[in-house]
Amino acid sequence: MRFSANGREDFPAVGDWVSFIFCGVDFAIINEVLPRYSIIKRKAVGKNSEVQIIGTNIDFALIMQSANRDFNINRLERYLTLCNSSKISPIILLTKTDLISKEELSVLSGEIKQRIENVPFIAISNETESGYKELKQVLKSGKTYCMLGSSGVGKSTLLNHLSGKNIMKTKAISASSDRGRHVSSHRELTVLDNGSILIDNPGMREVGIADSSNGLDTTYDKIADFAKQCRFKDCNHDNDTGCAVIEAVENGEIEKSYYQNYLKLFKESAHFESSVQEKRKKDKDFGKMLKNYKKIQKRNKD
Ligand SMILES: Nc1nc2c(ncn2[C@@H]2O[C@H](COP(=O)(O)OP(=O)(O)OP(=O)(O)O)[C@@H](O)[C@H]2O)c(=O)[nH]1
Ligand SMILES: [Zn+2]
Repeated sequence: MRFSANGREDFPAVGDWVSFIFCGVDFAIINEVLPRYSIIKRKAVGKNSEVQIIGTNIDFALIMQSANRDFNINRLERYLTLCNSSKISPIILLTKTDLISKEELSVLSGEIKQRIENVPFIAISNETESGYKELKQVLKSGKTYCMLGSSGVGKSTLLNHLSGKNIMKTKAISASSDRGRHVSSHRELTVLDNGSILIDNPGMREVGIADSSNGLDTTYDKIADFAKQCRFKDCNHDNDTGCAVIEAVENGEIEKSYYQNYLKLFKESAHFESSVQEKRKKDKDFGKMLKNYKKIQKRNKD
């Protein structure tokens, strides 16, 4: 497998089913990764044309943001786009609701529901376990759920509570920064008593969009709808004439910040795709150069 792999994506990732041979008590060799029905990935941090697999064979993503300080609707749309590009159903979890007032909670919930329609949304607290009943009804036997979110939003605590075990160590958050120390640096897959499978992920600082044009159309379905009426088929909706999207923003049918976040993610996705193409071309050129070099070498020998 090592010799035939074309890149990181060909190696096993969390969520994979594999076949392997036992070679001893604590040694086995994986010789095949079975076909994946879904892959959730992001742009690899610091690398322009590479992706990092977050998990495979996932049915649902629990996108978690804490209600006190982490909450950010633009980032929520980033996560949604990652899910929508890989046909993973998103569920939004607003966590730590014990730290805000009822009024604040209803403002946040309203904001989310108004901007993101058609995505289930549950508000929970690991402290009081409010919202747990609703969440447990969502977790179905045989389905795989992957928790996504920044460090310190309560992923490991939730996993510990739902499994009734202390699987993931959590560490007290420093009061001054309100950030969870980076505790879960590895991924963990747990089968809950009801038969659902939960994957904990290390907190993410960057949620870079890779090749996600399909995902963007689902996340921003309102924009995709208006785009059908743009004068030009390849309209980029940034300053083109006859753009129905810009018109909708101007007359208030599309929220401005929604549109701006769309443009930002769209450009990111386009940039990723052009980096990939550039890299491919470079690799090809390099291949050609090698071939030439070998030819010359051979000629010199003859
Ligand atoms: N007040 C309050 N604190 C919580 C809640 N959930 C988790 N915490 C605390 O927040 C801190 C971070 O929680 P973790 O569960 O470790 O967060 P995480 O998302 O797993 O963080 P990483 O492992 O860094 O990705 C811990 O001190 C928890 O006790 C909650 O619902 N309310
Ligand atoms: Zn347009």
